[in-house]
Amino acid sequence: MGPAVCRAGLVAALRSVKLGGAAVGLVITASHNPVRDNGVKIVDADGGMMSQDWEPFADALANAPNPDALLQIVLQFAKDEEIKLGGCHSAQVLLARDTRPTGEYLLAAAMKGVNAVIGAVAVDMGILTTPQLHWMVRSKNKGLRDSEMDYFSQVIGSFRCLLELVPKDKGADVINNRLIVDGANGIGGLKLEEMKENISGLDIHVRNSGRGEGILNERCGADFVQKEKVVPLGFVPEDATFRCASFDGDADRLVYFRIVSSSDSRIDLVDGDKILSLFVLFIREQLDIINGKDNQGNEVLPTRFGVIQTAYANGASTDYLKDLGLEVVFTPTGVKYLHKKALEYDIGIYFEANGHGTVLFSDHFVSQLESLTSEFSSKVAGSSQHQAAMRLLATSQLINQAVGDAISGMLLVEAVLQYKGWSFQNWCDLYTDLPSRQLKVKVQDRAAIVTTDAERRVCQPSGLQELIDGEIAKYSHGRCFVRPSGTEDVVRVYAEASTEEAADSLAKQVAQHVERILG
Ligand SMILES: CC(=O)N[C@H]1[C@@H](OP(=O)(O)O)O[C@H](CO)[C@@H](O)[C@@H]1O
Ligand SMILES: [Mg+2]
Repeated sequence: MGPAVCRAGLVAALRSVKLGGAAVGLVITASHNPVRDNGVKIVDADGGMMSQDWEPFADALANAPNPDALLQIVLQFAKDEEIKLGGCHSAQVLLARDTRPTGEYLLAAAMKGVNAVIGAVAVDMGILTTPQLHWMVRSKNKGLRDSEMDYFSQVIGSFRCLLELVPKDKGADVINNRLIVDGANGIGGLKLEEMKENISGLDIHVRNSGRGEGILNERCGADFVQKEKVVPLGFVPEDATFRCASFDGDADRLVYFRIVSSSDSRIDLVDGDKILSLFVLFIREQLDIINGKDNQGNEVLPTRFGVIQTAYANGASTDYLKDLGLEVVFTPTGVKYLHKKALEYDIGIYFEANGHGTVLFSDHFVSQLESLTSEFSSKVAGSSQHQAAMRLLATSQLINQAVGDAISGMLLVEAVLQYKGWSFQNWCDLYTDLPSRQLKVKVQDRAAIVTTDAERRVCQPSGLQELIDGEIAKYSHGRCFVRPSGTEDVVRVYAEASTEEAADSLAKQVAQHVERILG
């Protein structure tokens, strides 16, 4: 992996040169995957994932057969992109890694790649969560305070502000402030242990904190909890009935769960779909208060509100959101697609079922909100409209605007539950998920499957979609799709139906079609 990561460092440095020296980020992590793996993520100057326009160049560089070929690819690309080499432009790449044992060596390899570009400076930011590095790159390029301490104070301070804006009549229930967090034996657990003493209003207990003997992502963490739907390692019978959150290995995924009873391993899962629904309810309520929904007056804060899901969103969640009168937009799987679509709105909320997701507020909307809050403060200080505007502002400060962030997402969940005076059960009762099943099928060439309509239908190989439709027609509330994985050499099958048995059978039948046609 060393050479591949070194080349990624080269890409990141050239990206910074192309952007006139704006900071670019690079994280050494393999997210929710086993500890023996590792990987690299490039963070663009806006704090999001690297522009998709540069992916072909990155692919070509990663696959260059030898140094001469690599040099030719770089020189040709620099010419095409009008990137002036030779140090006439500065460049800076902020690097970070998670807790994997291979991280230190790979970060050094990445630095070599960065330093191969004359004028480029590599800055080692240390061991961070992936969202922290995204946040730092975005903050630095926006001229905001961008240190890790600034991250902590912004997140903790805005959470505290939201708690202070909880209406006094909301009686939080007894267990409300105890929260048990599965840190996946990763960086998220370590950072939360650092932060928790300063987080008022919550009694946080971290399991799999990363300080003990546990193995990263091993039968724990958000991906394990969301896919297997059983209690992660590290939890004890006394944790039953309490509200639990689970991070993945680089803390950019968040799900919640509750251990049903101390005597078995079943959990009640609250996945990304339900986190999205909670945030939608809260934000829409604040907008309704600000706009005086009851007095039919002109809206003081007209807002283009976008809700973005993928095909993996449970059908029940999409129906719930549509019943709220919201337009739900679908994109292919992958944060880069959802994030890009969410940027089209004043407020764009996106979550994948597996817990990747965040809430984006456009700069224009935040500036309007700041002016309105100041106007409310002078004219109707303390009014419900003023409080709602302050809640939205604090939310835009708390939720990571660069990428999904398990820590900031968890704190927004906690603030909203306290605002609504809801227990975990109230949240679970928002809607009932349709039973679902995910399978993986190993085939000769997963790329033979070409999908359309945000991966919900197959257009190649011909005949396969008709077979899938034929199986779906056998089940009530049946839905099923197949797609090639972007991170594993498999075809993924997703099925849902009105019963567990039906969902299992639908998934199995369709997987057999895939295996027979492509096996
Ligand atoms: C079903 C599933 O969980 N797919 C994940 C997985 O992508 P695949 O292309 O399905 O391998 O990894 C991606 C990166 O973490 C994440 O965005 C996506 O949601
Ligand atoms: Mg991750």
